[in-house]
Amino acid sequence: MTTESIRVEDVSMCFHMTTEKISTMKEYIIKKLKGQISYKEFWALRNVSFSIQKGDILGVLGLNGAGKSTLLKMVAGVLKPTSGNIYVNGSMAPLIELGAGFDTELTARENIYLNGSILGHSKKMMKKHFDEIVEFSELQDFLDVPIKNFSSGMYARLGFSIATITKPEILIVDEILSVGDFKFQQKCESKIQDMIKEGTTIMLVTHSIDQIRALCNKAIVLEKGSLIQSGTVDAVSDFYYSKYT
Ligand SMILES: Nc1ncnc2c1ncn2[C@@H]1O[C@H](COP(=O)(O)OP(=O)(O)OP(=O)(O)O)[C@@H](O)[C@H]1O
Repeated sequence: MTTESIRVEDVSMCFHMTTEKISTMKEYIIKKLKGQISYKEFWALRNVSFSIQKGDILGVLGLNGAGKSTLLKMVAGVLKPTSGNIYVNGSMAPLIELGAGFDTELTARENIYLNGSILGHSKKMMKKHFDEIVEFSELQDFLDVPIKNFSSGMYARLGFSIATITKPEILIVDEILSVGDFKFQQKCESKIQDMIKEGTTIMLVTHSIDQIRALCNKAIVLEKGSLIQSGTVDAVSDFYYSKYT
């Protein structure tokens, strides 16, 4: 019997964007107080519905701005849908905006504990996994460097290494496989393959159809916020390839 891991039911997301250019915070506050800011609605997602069974690896395809990251953030609980419902059944590790909680003035060592606590882990737990995080990220020589001096790849390595210390039932992965150098990408991919073998359900956003074909069994396509195709990875990636190339 299959069990549902994630159900997205008629979900829409509306952002309110300012219609004029505001250059400074001061200008924003003055205009806001005077009621001079006008907003325009922008629907990043409209009436999206699908579900994923336990152990499914779902690839999310779509051109820039199609709504992929918005969808992942809603499933991860970072954004609340304007309408519709999302049901998640199982523990989840979101690999989105890696290192979003980092404090750039602090060292890598300090950020490991900081990020761990943001992810809900105790200091004891972080101590236990500290060496594993350092080893996987390969940042041994940079542990006591403030991370403002890190490259974006180093950021992502640290973020990925911290976020994957637990064995989640559901993994949400946004584009992270495209950051870092080729060797690190392969390490991340192999860690994800291990999780797949253990039955983890995965939702994955990447612009690489090859990666989607290699990792996923199912896929969906978003176009301008609407879900226009869903099904097996072969059928959906063929559709995507012929529509957009
Ligand atoms: N906080 C926000 N406020 C206003 N608009 C937003 C916000 N976040 C996203 N958007 C808009 O919603 C749309 C979808 O964005 P999203 O980042 O989900 O697209 P995407 O498919 O992940 O794109 P990409 O492939 O470029 O990463 C875009 O037009 C974007 O400008």
